[in-house]
Amino acid sequence: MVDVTELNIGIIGMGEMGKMYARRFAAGGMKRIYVCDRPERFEEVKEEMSGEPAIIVMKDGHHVSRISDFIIYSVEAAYINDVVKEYGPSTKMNSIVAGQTSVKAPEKEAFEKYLPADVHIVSIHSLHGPTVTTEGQPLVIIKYRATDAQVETVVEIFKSFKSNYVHLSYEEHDLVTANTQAVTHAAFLSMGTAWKETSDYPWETTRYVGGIEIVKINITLRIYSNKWHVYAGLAILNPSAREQIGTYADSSTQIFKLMIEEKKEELRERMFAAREGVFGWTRQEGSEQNGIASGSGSTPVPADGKDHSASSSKARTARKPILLSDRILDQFSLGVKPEPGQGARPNSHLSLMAMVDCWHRLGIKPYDHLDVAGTPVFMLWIGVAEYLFRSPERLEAAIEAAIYDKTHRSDDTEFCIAARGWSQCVSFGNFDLYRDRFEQTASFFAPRFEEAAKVGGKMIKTIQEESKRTTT
Ligand SMILES: NC(=O)C1=CN([C@@H]2O[C@H](COP(=O)(O)OP(=O)(O)OC[C@H]3O[C@@H](n4cnc5c(N)ncnc54)[C@H](OP(=O)(O)O)[C@@H]3O)[C@@H](O)[C@H]2O)C=CC1
Ligand SMILES: O=C(O)C(=O)Cc1ccc(O)cc1
Repeated sequence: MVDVTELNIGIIGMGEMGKMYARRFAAGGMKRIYVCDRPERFEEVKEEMSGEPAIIVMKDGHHVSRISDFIIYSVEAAYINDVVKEYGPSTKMNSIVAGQTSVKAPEKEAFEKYLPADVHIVSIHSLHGPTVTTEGQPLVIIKYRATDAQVETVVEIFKSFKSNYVHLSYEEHDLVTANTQAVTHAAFLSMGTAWKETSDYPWETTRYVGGIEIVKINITLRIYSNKWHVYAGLAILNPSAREQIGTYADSSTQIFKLMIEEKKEELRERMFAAREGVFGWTRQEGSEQNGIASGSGSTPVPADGKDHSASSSKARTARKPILLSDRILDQFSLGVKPEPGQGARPNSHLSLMAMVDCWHRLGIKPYDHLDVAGTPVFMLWIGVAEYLFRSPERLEAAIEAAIYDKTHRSDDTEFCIAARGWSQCVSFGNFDLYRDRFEQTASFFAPRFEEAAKVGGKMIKTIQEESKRTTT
């Protein structure tokens, strides 16, 4: 095995992920990490990295490409074609090239088109944001134009990250991440837009905000505090994602119509069918008394007849439920929790009902993806969906609230409009429109980002630890 610390590592794109990677490689003992951003940012990046002797800032991607044995493109997905076109021909002979892009179809095409035939391709994708520790998080490794030994070299280069390596093909990657990320982000983006349109910070206008709400709010803020292009890229450029975001908007509006038409039995039927299809729990299973034993269940037939699961056997792990407890969720609630029967109003939870309904219609088995491509956001989202659906009593209370309690109707109306709006924006494929929608909402929440990041970090840690405890 080669001594990877002697290899020259290259990073093109010193944004949030590029910087995090460079520092992580340096901390892991890599001796030389050659990096660059756009040429006009040369001095700025040099200044920023001045205290890091192993990180050598270059003028541009030609300089990085010529000297590096392993090169990572860490730029916006929408620019990958242009950036590889420009620097790809300068790639050092026999080196290995990777991309960090969240959607792989455009990256694969650019590598095929512009990389010389004498370089190898082993791509990567860390399934977490730049502020989350790499330890224990999934790191996708894609063997494309490479030998097994070259894949092993890449794994060795990343050893110090202590991530969980997940080997997928380019195509499996895009299918899995559409299932896990794109539709999940659509839900949170829609919640954010709805709250912005009602001009409310929801956690400041109600006397008591429960654990599920806090998870929703916090993840929404986490997403809006990130770069808009990360979400635009993986939604707009991944064809499976577009379709799924459309299904989510359909589920939201169809459920909302059942609510306002007061079709309670139809809504119940639909929700319990989705519960059984997604979680595998029959109607008898899952009351707090009966308990829940396992997340595996019958495979539902997808609404569109397509198989949305990745074909890799690794994507089919049987997984137990996350089992968030009241004790865990209550740690994150705000205000004083009313005693039972003392004014705690159940929420209609339209966003969660629509999510489980959408997974059911698409035949997505979220647990199957959790170990493979479970980002922290996805894990929390399944966790709260499971919490609501696991107990028939809680689900019944949400259905009752959805049909008869008008308190949440105005929020739910805004939510439906937002979900449809995001879906249309993605289907138009318009990056400028996406940016506009994203940044308008982001600026509404910006004053609360710092505080949310603190609570969010703690929340992710606690819930991941709890999940590990209950599933091992
Ligand atoms: N943020 C996240 O949570 C995650 C992001 N990713 C993916 O990683 C990639 C990078 O994301 P992230 O770091 O967050 O985004 P950033 O916008 O922070 O970083 C991208 C950087 O690349 C620079 N860049 C653009 N063109 C060039 C060029 N020709 N030469 C050199 N540098 C260039 C950008 O400059 P400029 O701003 O001027 O365009 C920017 O500084 C994306 O593909 C994203 O999808 C993957 C996992 C998680
Ligand atoms: O966990 C999430 O879904 C995030 O929002 C962070 C994120 C964004 C983009 C990626 O490619 C991977 C992770």
